[in-house]
Amino acid sequence: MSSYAEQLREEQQAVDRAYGRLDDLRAQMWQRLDTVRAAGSHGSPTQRTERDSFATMYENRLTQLRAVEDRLVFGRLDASNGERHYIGRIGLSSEDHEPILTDWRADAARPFYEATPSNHGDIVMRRHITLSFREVVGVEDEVLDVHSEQVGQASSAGTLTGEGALLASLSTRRTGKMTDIVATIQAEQDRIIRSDLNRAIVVQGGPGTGKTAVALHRAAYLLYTHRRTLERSGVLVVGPSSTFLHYIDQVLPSLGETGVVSRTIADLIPGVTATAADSPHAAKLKGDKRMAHVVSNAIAARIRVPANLPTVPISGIQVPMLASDIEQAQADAKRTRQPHNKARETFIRSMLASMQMRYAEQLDYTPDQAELNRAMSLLRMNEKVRKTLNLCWLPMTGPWLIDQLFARPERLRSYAPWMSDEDVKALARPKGSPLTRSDIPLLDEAMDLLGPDPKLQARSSAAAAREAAEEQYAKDTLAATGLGQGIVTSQMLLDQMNGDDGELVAQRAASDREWTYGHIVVDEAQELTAMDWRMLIRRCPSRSFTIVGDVAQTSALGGTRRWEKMMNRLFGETRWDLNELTINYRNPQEVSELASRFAQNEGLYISTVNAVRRIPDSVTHHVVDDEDSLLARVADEATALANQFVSDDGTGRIAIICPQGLIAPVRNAVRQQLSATLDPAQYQRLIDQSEWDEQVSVCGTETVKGLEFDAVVVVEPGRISDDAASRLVAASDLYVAMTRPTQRLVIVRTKADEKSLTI
Ligand SMILES: Nc1ncnc2c1ncn2[C@@H]1O[C@H](COP(=O)(O)OP(=O)(O)OP(=O)(O)O)[C@@H](O)[C@H]1O
Repeated sequence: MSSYAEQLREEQQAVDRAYGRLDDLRAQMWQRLDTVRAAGSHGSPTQRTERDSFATMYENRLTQLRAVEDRLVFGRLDASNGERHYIGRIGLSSEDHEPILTDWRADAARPFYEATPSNHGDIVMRRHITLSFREVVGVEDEVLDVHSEQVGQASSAGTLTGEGALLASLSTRRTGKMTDIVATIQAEQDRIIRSDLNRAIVVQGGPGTGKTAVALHRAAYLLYTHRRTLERSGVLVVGPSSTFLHYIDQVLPSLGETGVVSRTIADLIPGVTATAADSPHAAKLKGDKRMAHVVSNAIAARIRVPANLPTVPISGIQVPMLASDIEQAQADAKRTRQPHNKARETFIRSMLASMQMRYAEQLDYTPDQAELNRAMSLLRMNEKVRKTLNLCWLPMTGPWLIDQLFARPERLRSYAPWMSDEDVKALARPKGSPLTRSDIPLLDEAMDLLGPDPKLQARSSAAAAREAAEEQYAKDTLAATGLGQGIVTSQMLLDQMNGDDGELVAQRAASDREWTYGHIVVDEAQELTAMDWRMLIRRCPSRSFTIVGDVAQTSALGGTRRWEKMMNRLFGETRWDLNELTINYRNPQEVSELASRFAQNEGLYISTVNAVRRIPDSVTHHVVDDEDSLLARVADEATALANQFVSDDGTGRIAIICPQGLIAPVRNAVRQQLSATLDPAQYQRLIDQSEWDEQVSVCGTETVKGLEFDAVVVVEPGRISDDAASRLVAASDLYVAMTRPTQRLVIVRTKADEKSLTI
């Protein structure tokens, strides 16, 4: 019987083989890259283009090979016939095509995540391998076939256990960056990750059930399985805040996927930034689906027949602008069903033709074409005609329209008859005000209905002409090199010339408002309003979505509290699936139970969750007399937690979550206490950390959504609740705050606060 040490040695050989192959592939790529680079700028343009395209390809492959270094191998599957498959981040095979490592996303790797003792096919044992750098430091076996001889072997080698790898990964210190869970994906998560590309998948789950993790692994899985489709169209990940996007930005690269665009709703339109915030009531109104009509009404109002129509002299003839001609030209333009600015071209053409006719019919002879053309250009250049045509059909840009919409309350009222006086008042603002997050979907709607800004359009036609010339050049290149025989298409070569691999597709997608993605992942999806959804559907007409969220954590008044209603409307009753995650991997059971009880008492619909770990004494309550003692107590607790969890190596995170009005005084008190107890260099290091990377963070509830910390202090929960827009939102906010810690939850409040809210 082999001992545990022998098992480690045996696995070390397999792991060395995989890393050895990885090193070889990297060296090979370097060599190829050096060879193409060494040729420099010599040779014909064709040769240079070809070299550039290969260099880009090698560089990207190298980036991918570098990204998978950490925990390259993490599992082994043993089949009943004695065959073994190692599971890892990417697939590797030897030079003579012998498999070394199976990609975790391949079908052959499925049993690693899904096999159970009652349903294991021909797999008898699953082994988890733990690495520290390239060294094997642990193995752990799960026997799936209890009758197989591996049971005896595993138990005598001391490798037989159940969930050690999972529990070990859950107890590690937080680093401020989410890590992948590829080694420990659980069966209920795996089923979601591998589900069909062509349907919308909604994943509902309580806090810490791995919704974000599942959504990101699904993106990686889809990119692997449908690489050809998705590499061209790209994948978009939408998250609630830039802090959150920062938190998750390492996950996909560590899975070997770098070409994914991640954005918040606020920065989804290239070149537009929303810097202001709306009141919760205003945000709810702006998210209402009826706002789509408000925007289209605002545009339609700029198509009209002015009361005073001029008559203009053209070569001595008085040419009238007739209401009936205007109506006819407007009808012609509307029939084209083109966006407003584009249809305007038809309107102008049709109107000028009518006026030309009004000119001709007053002559007592038949004018020749030259005269008609001259009359037409005089009409076109006439200032009065130009002004009146603009009044009849105004060219507009999206930002201008949105600015006008809220700067003219009386007009807004007429476009939105469903709004009350208070509603209109809540939305009114001075002309030139900065855009808010909730303006963005309205702006997108407007830009879509208006079509391109005529001035910008002229610039982009020049770019299109350039692109066409490049494509021709790529075709010529292929013809010249004879490369086209089924190996490289002209589009592929063009893509290489333009750098159209995943990463560069992502850059292009991110800078193009009209880009349509092959798949969209939406996290914290419960916060999205009907108008937000319209904006996303526009970007993915195939409606291939992964939507994850928790309807008990909804803060936005216009967000979702029931998936059915919103999803049926978006996808149709039969085109989306609801999946539920039920195991809480983040919180200790004591924290999870306290938060769930509170949420239930407050009337939130919460998913049933079971926490995987118990940590006795993970929850503590402290009640103090007044605000002075509150600050002192919070500072003491925060300092004690910082000493326990925060390390100089950058690991360990704690959050002190406060009502808005207490953020500044609490931050001061905590900093004073930290500076008094830590050594100066240590203190300075913490103070210098950027906002999204702070190891000790003092903040409100809105910034912690989706994040996690080793320990959390919740300060004056009753007052946090008072800050919220409604009782239900207050409960959701506190539920979010209480469910952020992986190890400890401390609640500090005054006696008065305790009376106002029961936890
Ligand atoms: N199978 C797993 N193996 C290891 N860790 C896991 C697994 N599933 C989830 N986790 C960990 O649990 C924590 C919570 O996961 P995640 O943030 O995805 O949850 P969530 O459902 O999105 O939570 P919330 O709704 O609170 O934002 C993360 O640290 C994640 O890495």
